Amino acid sequence: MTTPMIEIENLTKTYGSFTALKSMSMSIAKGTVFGFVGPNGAGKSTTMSILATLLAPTSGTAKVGGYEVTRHPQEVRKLIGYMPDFFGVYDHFKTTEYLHFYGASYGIPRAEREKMIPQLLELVNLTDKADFYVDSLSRGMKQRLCLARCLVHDPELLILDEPASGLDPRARIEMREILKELKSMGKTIMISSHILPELAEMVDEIGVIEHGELIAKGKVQDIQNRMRTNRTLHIRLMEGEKEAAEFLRDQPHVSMVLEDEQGVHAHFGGQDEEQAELLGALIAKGFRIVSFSEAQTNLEDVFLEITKGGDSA
Ligand SMILES: Nc1ncnc2c1ncn2[C@@H]1O[C@H](COP(=O)(O)OP(=O)(O)OP(=O)(O)O)[C@@H](O)[C@H]1O
Repeated sequence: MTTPMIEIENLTKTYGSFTALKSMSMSIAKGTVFGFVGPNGAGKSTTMSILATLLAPTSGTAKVGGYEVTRHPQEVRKLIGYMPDFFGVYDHFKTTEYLHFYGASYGIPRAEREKMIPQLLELVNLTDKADFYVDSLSRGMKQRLCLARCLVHDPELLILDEPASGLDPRARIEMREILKELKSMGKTIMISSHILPELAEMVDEIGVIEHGELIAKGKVQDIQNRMRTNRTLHIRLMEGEKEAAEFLRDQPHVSMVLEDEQGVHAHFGGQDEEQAELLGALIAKGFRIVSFSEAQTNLEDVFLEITKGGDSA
């Protein structure tokens, strides 16, 4: 079995009497793009700072590439590129100088940096800003520069704490495109956000954290399926809508049945398996079904439902 990129076991972090992480365990396989989602104060930054070797856990273990973060911080730092949620850039540098500075601090020889920095700038769409002072860049450009900075030592794992926060929709899309490219380069990416839909289309897996506990983890679709306790079903029939509505009212997990010119609409609290059974029951009863569909659940709704809304702080 290959070593997971990230392995966290019973990780706990307390700040004074406040417990920010409560015995959290999870692992993330190499090559995965993992979305870490949770409301403000849930413990995302705390977890990421521990993984980035910047914060000591109170108890439990966190490993990156098989190295325990507290025992082998130097090895871990070689493997990761970390983008914190708040960062400063040295304004008196020009963009290229800034990346040289970071490259040099990782011991990368100048000749190598000369070759790599233009490639990095191209990746983050800052080629035309190579000779601009950092303080003249927009917020979105600074975020992208910070991402380039995380990449100077070609890390295997990127830990990105809300990289799209404060960006306008266009800048968010640009950031998403860059992350897709990094994914295609085979990087493992852990990216946090309190906005699930923003991550959903680019991540392989999500973990939902609330009050320092991981309350769900898996493929976006699976989490959606598991968490949807109230789907709305739309059923179109050749005829017999009224009878179908009556039949549905007596079925398990069905609440609130309405009929209109588009067909029958029913609230359904079961899972996929029970939904399949419901369709089977309708057909077995002789109803001629034209279509049986499920209203798209908004990811935002799913997130609010599983985290019950509100800050964890
Ligand atoms: N240095 C600290 N001292 C005391 N409490 C802290 C400290 N850092 C974080 N906390 C608390 O720990 C909890 C988790 O914070 P954390 O920053 O990890 O949350 P988060 O999920 O990253 O939130 P956000 O989405 O707002 O960035 C919060 O209640 C926060 O107030």
